[in-house]
Amino acid sequence: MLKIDNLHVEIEGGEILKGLGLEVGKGEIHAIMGPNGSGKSTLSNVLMGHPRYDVTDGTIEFLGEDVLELEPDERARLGMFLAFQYPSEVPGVSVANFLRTAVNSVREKELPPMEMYRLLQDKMKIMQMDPKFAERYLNEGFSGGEKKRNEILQMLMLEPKLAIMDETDSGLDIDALQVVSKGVNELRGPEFSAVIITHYQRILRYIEPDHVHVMLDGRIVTSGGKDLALQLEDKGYDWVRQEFGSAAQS
Ligand SMILES: Nc1ncnc2c1ncn2[C@@H]1O[C@H](COP(=O)(O)OP(=O)(O)OP(=O)(O)O)[C@@H](O)[C@H]1O
Repeated sequence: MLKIDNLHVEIEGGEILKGLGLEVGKGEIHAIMGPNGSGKSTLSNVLMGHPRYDVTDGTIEFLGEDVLELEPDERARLGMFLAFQYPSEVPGVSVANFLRTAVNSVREKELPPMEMYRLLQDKMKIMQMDPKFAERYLNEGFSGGEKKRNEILQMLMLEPKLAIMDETDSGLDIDALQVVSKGVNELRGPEFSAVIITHYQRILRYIEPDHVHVMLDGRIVTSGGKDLALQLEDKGYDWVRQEFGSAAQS
């Protein structure tokens, strides 16, 4: 489904990703962990086509298409979705209006208003959100947890084939973490893959990953199963640096 090979990315002349490789199969959930500054957010931003980054080498394929040749909206129409680490506020645009536009922009034919309404009610129920929430302006005055819930609501509405979740779990209380995880698990199935970027093992207790990768200095240096996340939580990153630090720099 997603194939990244030898990805090199620069920002303002400094190289951040230094030959990153990653393959995500259909229906798989991958977690990426790694110390601050290792390049995790850079990876998610590049996947969605953020214009600030220069891809200097390597390839990204999604469903056989060359992602680097596609504009962000074309990537979204192909089924890629990014949950942002810091969602922005959009005063004057209600959640319902935003979602209607987002859903229609990835569909060939507009969804009739009644169906859109039902879909929204349905998904808000899954996310345990008050229906009144849909009338509020996007992210304006939302608490951290509400923003994250809203992102997952958006994901449920769009039904992407691949979700990239950048620290969706940060700042969530236990209840919100469970609701957000429930939303992701709702989509889980043979047609849905996800890349979950996280600092903590706790979200992976609710969304069980098939693969866990460790990123260090712009590369994935080691991969394993869910036990790897437990090991990282237990031992930190020093052992990764000792074992793989030189590989990351070579
Ligand atoms: N606009 C920028 N200008 C210069 N350096 C940048 C810019 N954006 C990111 N970087 C640098 O790129 C490196 C990787 O940043 P990135 O946010 O991808 O890491 P991360 O692994 O997501 O970190 P964290 O876990 O702290 O969120 C950092 O050293 C950061 O300072």
